[in-house]
Amino acid sequence: MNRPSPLLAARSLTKAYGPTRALDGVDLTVHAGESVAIMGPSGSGKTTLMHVLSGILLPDAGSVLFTAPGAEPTEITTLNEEARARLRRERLGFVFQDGLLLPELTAQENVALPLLLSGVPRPAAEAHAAQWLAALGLDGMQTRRLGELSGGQAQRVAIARAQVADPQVVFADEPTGALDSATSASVLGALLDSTVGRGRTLVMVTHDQTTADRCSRLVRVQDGRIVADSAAGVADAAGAAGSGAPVSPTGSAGSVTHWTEATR
Ligand SMILES: Nc1ncnc2c1ncn2[C@@H]1O[C@H](COP(=O)(O)OP(=O)(O)OP(=O)(O)O)[C@@H](O)[C@H]1O
Repeated sequence: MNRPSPLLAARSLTKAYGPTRALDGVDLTVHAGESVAIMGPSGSGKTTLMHVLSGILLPDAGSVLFTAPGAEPTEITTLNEEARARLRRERLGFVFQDGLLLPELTAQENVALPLLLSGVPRPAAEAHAAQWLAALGLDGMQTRRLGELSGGQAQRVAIARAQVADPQVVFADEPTGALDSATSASVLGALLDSTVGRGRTLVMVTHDQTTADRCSRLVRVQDGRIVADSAAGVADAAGAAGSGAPVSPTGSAGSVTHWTEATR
């Protein structure tokens, strides 16, 4: 049986900042439904890798093929800045450590923003944003601004914003790094449920082993290279051969209907 093409296939990525080789020959294949934790020492190249995978940064050399289910493959590294920005807005989601919510906008306006930027009429965008806020446990908080939300609530708003355009993959950089451990665990649960829990994909940089342990796959980066991959011989071999063992999504199956309804 043929396995679907990998969602992301990065090959021979290199990226240098002056004398610093931030990426030094990285190959990484990510399949739909995976939750991939990227770990490694400070300065090892984790964020650079995530930025190159998502088209925020162009590598010096190498390729990143993005193949959404049912769509033609897109070689991200050949797209111009405008096309990469559109790809990020319409097909990818992002959650950063400090949320990066716009403080002058309400929670609902923050979540609706990606849809408004893509031309969705305001009433539809705001209704959809409200559904996502409710699904993330923030019902009743639509009109709150950043200063009126706890750190965990703000990250849930950021997760809702990342999901609102229904991206195939969400990239998260230390999404719970600024939260205490109990809040971190529940926000991470929401992130996993809303991505892999409904068949989407999560690629997450983290320094926290407990966080990484909840992902289906762990990739370790050191000195700009992948030095360990818990899916080695599975995902990458499958990527090369076009078939292989499926990678089980994490996320609770019981929440799939919940999320599906939230995004309808
Ligand atoms: N814009 C830049 N200009 C110069 N050097 C950079 C730049 N961005 C990253 N670097 C360097 O590239 C290397 C990899 O950086 P990167 O941010 O990818 O590492 P990281 O593993 O995410 O680190 P951390 O865990 O501390 O966030 C580091 O040595 C860093 O100093």
